[in-house]
Amino acid sequence: MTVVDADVDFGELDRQGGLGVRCLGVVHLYRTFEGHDVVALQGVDLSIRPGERVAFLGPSGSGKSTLLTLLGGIQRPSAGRIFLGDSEISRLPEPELARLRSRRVSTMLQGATRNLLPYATARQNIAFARLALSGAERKQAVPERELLARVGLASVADQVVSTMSGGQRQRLALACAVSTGPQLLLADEPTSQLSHEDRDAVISLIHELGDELGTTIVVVTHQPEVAATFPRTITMKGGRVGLEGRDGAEYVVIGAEGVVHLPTHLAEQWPQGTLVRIEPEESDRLVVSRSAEAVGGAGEGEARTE
Ligand SMILES: Nc1ncnc2c1ncn2[C@@H]1O[C@H](COP(=O)(O)OP(=O)(O)OP(=O)(O)O)[C@@H](O)[C@H]1O
Repeated sequence: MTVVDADVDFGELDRQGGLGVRCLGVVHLYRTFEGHDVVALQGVDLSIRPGERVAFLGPSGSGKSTLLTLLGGIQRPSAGRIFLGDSEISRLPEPELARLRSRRVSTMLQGATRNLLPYATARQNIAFARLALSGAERKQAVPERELLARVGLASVADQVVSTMSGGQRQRLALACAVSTGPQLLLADEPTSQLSHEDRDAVISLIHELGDELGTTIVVVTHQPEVAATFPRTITMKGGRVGLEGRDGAEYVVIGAEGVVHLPTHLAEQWPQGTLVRIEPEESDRLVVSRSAEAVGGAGEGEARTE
């Protein structure tokens, strides 16, 4: 099934463009039923500019979904600070946080049904997503049927969610998330259950939201084809920002207090505890040398950074 039925703009909602995001030393722990603590994030420092589009990548368990829910104000971090624009959401009182969540930030959780009312129709779900908008804002917003047509759901507008296919639910969840014209869209694997054709159309819709409203967009994905449409990628590794990609080139990020993750292939050769010396060579290069002891007295190994 093809998704694109018609070009649609996102209405006349009076928004101020995208929200910037800043994380300072964000740590998040989960307490399991057995009483153990699981460290999901261990010191995330990150800035995303207003209107920027970013894909979060990384292996399963690296903390992508946790970070997304913290940015969306769904969970509060165990430690550290998170700013959306000028608001420090990690300290915002609950009523203000709820207002921010319902009007300025849309979070699409992993698994479409977690974002939808299963016994309501597609149109009712969109109306529900817009409940926090003012009457005037609702009038200005793109009509429900038009938005549903945009994600290929015009024919099931009055169908109950529980009778829809996985792909239809996924597209409806996206329609609900964009229906309020958010300043920040956070989407956890929005294309995971879609055909290639539908995946491409859904990603186009997400980028159109950015083009038309200047929305800041953060998408978690395991799909390289989806990541390739984003000018910036952030690869999470062990609860921290590991690598950053800009326009296809990958960079290791220097974290707080000068901490640097080695690229995976080097980390295997240079294991934890290896003694190294780091020295500047010219203004934009560092030379990392293994100690003679670390290479068994066979001379010094070397890695260069530029
Ligand atoms: N509710 C929870 N209770 C306990 N531990 C949790 C909970 N949610 C996540 N975790 C743990 O936190 C860590 C980070 O999980 P998270 O889901 O954020 O990673 P992820 O990179 O999004 O993984 P995936 O790609 O599989 O979704 C993992 O070790 C995970 O097992």
